[in-house]
Amino acid sequence: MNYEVQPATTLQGKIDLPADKSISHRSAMFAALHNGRSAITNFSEAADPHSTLDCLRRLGITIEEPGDNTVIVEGKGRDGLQTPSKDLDCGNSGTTMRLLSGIIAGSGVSARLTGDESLSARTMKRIIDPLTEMGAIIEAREADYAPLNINREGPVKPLYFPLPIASAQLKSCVLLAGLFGEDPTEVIETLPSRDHTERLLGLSIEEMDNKKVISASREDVIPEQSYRVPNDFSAAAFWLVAGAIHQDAEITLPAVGLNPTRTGALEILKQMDADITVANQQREGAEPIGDITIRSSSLKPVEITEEVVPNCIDEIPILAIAMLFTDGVSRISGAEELRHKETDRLHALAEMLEAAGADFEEFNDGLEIKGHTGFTPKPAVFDSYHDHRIAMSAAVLASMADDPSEIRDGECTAISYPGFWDDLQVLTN
Ligand SMILES: O=C(O)C1=C[C@@H](OP(=O)(O)O)[C@@H](O)[C@H](O)C1
Ligand SMILES: C=C(OP(=O)(O)O)C(=O)O
Repeated sequence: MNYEVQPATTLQGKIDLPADKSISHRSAMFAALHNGRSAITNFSEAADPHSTLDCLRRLGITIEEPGDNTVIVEGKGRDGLQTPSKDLDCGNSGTTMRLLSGIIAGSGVSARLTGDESLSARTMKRIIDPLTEMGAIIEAREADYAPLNINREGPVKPLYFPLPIASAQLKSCVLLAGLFGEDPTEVIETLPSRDHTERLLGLSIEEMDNKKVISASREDVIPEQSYRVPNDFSAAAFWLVAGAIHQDAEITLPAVGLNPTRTGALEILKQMDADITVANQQREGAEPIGDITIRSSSLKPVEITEEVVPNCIDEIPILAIAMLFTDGVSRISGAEELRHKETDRLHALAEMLEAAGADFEEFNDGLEIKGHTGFTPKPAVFDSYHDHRIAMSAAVLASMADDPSEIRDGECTAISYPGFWDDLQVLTN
């Protein structure tokens, strides 16, 4: 369905963001592996974490949803998973497929993991290779894509694994399989990516020469996962940019996750001179949170380079929109990984910028964007490519036009942010 976006004159208000998607997935998976009950509050209502809940139920885990976004998981310990009688449908969620593959491979249950058209086109070789070294037997379409048939013979072999790409999904997948091995599996990280898995499981981390060695084995006790999930910084990013680029804006976002491995976009927006304040900083379980307020800003151009990309990987599309409204040239490089998300996000962005009449150049690993503070995007029918982050970035861009635009297949925002269109309405009224 197409969603209409009206030009916005003011953006004012307080938004209760959806719960963090990455932490919601992990809370449920780790609760299933814990021996006993966990009560997770503020669990995400979005589609992706619900794909994780459905898969865990098929693995024999009892999960109740008594309301008010509380999820009660009856964990059966790491040896309690049952071989599912049906496919594990991961829907649109790369995190579900990649993390669950680690758990399945480690636990030794046999399962077939499937996904929607977008997920079935995303590479799984990055997880198939290390899991195979650890003793899993994985059949995949063209040896790379879902459906994945996962089995294991013999014990889990420990792995010493320097990460070939800065991916939290790959890191987590290998560590989760490692949790089932007698001897420790070690993952070596040089460029930091989100560290929710390590935090929520309390894994041992050794820091040496700008590297982290994270280990996991059967010795690690899997803790209860009873906590409130922070609100999603990745959802906050859309309003941080919208607030910064609009002339009459003040938006407050309470209790947002502020894990430093996730908030690269906050630092980048500060470098761009965005008027951002963070208050009430505190901890929610293993994670830091705080209230963020953004006001209309005069933004400066910025460069995003490879080292910071993992800490703002999902926010790059919306940061590209911010770059349009600065006087000068901004550059995103080292972001080739965006071509392997729900869609090729660099290509989708290039199409969006073209439709809006922007001045830019596309590279294999990024974009160069020539902005100016008076930029007014052309109204257009923007294609979402069925990708939630592309749809929401296009909506923020379209809100700066002088006439209404449309976002094609805008319902895909429900993958991470089901209330997005309502919140846009609330802010502009
Ligand atoms: O671990 C996670 O929860 C995620 C890691 C990132 O993917 P990669 O690790 O593949 O970069 C990110 O893009 C995704 O939205 C969620
Ligand atoms: C890439 C994303 O998620 P996933 O990899 O879990 O599909 C995302 O949410 O932007």
